[in-house]
Amino acid sequence: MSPVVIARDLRRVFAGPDGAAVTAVDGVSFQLGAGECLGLVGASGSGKSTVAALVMGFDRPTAGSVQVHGREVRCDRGSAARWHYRHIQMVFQQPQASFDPRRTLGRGIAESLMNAGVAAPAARERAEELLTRCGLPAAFADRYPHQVSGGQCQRAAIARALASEPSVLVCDEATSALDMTAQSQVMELLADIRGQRQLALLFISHDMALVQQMCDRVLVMSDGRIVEEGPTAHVIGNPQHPYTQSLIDAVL
Ligand SMILES: Nc1ncnc2c1ncn2[C@@H]1O[C@H](COP(=O)(O)OP(=O)(O)OP(=O)(O)O)[C@@H](O)[C@H]1O
Repeated sequence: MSPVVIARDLRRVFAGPDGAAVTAVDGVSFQLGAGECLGLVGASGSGKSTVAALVMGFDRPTAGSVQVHGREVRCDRGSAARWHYRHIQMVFQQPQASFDPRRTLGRGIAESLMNAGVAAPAARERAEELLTRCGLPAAFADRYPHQVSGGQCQRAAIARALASEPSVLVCDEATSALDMTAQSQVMELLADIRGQRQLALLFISHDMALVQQMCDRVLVMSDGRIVEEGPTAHVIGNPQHPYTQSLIDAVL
């Protein structure tokens, strides 16, 4: 299985509020294969979202590189960015905040298709299909983000992320703002999509129980570094690092 994402020796240093350097990510390397679900776990501030931003090309690494389908991710605009976002999409923690409150969900989804050159009527039709595929009635295309529940809005966000038929989906705490029922429905949806489309998932979470349910392999981050990695069952069954043990104790 050839990797769709290769991260090599990523490092990201920020200037902190007092001017001191903050090393958010330090020497992080991993590969993600087609159809694989890779968990990225760690406590708040361990560097997970920074890794996501580097993989998505929202931010530039201080050192190291990310490749998606063999092309180096550069934090830029234009045709390289269009190519990149056809292949990789992201689902965020707060679904309502990820949609423009003045636009309907259907318009939000259709817009990402229109940006890729699809004509408006076809984009609208496709938006309805995508909503249906994500378990929502097509009529939800006419609703605004505040007119749906958090779980429904997250399904719409997943529908939008799937519009370009990406091969990689980065989910950053995609279920942690949802209640238990909505959380399990969204997890089920992600698992279904992954099975249907050989979608690779980078599944970021602080919740080891969700990672156990969802991921083939897991990377454990602490203070910007990967402190443990391996097949999920193996890491959970035989944690080598005290930090991993504490994550497991907290939730399992
Ligand atoms: N733009 C920034 N400027 C300065 N420091 C930053 C910036 N972004 C992140 N950091 C710092 O980098 C470290 C890693 O942050 P990051 O958001 O990646 O962690 P995280 O594991 O995703 O946390 P959480 O689970 O709370 O989202 C933290 O110490 C954070 O304060």
